[in-house]
Amino acid sequence: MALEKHPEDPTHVDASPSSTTTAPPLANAQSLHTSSDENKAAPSSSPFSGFKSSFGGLDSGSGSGSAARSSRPPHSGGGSSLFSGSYGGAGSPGIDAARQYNANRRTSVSAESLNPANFSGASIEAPTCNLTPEQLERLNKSVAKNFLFNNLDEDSLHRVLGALHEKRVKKGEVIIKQGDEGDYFYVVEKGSVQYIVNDEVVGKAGPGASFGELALMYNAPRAATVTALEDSVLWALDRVTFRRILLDKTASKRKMYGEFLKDVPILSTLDTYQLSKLADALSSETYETGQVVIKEGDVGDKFYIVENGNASVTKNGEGKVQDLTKGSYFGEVALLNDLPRQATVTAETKLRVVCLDKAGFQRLLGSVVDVLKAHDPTQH
Ligand SMILES: Nc1ncnc2c1ncn2[C@@H]1O[C@@H]2COP(=O)(O)O[C@H]2[C@H]1O
Repeated sequence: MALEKHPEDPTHVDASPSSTTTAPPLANAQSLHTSSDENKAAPSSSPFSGFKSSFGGLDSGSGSGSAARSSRPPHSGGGSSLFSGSYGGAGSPGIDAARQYNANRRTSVSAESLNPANFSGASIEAPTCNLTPEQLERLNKSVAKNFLFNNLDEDSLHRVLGALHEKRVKKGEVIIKQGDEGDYFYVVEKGSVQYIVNDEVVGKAGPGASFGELALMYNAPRAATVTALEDSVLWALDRVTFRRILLDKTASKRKMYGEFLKDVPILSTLDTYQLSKLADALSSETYETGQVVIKEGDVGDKFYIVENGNASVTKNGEGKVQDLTKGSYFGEVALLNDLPRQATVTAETKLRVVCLDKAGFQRLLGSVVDVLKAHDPTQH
């Protein structure tokens, strides 16, 4: 059964697309956009170059991350990443845009779940919410763990819960058709879907993944067709609620982290769409000079990339083993091997890092995890 389109026009909501969103990560974004402001938001390439991995890990060798990306053919190796034409740049339209997006797209779920302590049973059953207790329980166990719903204030969360509709789809059913107008944003509770752009399968996603945000964020036609790979349970959020509650946060995170992430060498196998999903799941932390970020022997639950500043890696009995600068990563060993932290990382200057929790690390980094494993210093 097709979902009805929401009667409200999204341009009437408080957040106007040109003021709150950046261009979508599409090579053919120009063809999709009417707002010149959105096109102006296309980032230029960053001069960041060189890469020092932590714990004696990977060294990118020649060139910057973006150079490596643009020389890599679509769908080569662990994933396609042609950044030269992305984010509304001058790339070729049509199938090239599709190829920019992903082989190996990974689903996206944060480890953090909705904290039930913040949402008493009574408040969850607010009058605006038409969900049954059974549906609420399922939501709390699954969909509410989606990073997009984390950190919502209580009121916003209730509005989202009140607006979510359960949608059951059969294997093979078309949930979204490329080129259509956007009506709903979806989160997968159970089952799996595949993404098809110009008749080419570009990715798959399972429980916890979300999709359908691009058309709602940018008032653009659907960028991909999404079909159910098996009988699946989805939750649909209408575009007005999406734009009112989730748009600002999603757009600002993608804008804030997009430029930085595309030049991080270790992420070079991720395509534009995967980087957007990664941005959704990141948070930033800052440390003063001398502060310890992770301590050898501690239990580790986060992966880090240096956004700004310098840090040192030290090991008991060995002293300093590594310097970390912008784009360096650390914290991967504990997540890869379920080991305690193998070294201490200390801020040498004021330090800003982006962090990804363990679930996000496993689900969103995909091909990157293989590279990290190959360079895991504890295995050499
Ligand atoms: N490679 C891709 N290109 C475009 N959209 C994709 C891709 N992979 C997944 N998608 C999702 O498919 C959705 C189709 O509808 P939207 O364009 O609204 O939002 C899109 C994304 O959420």
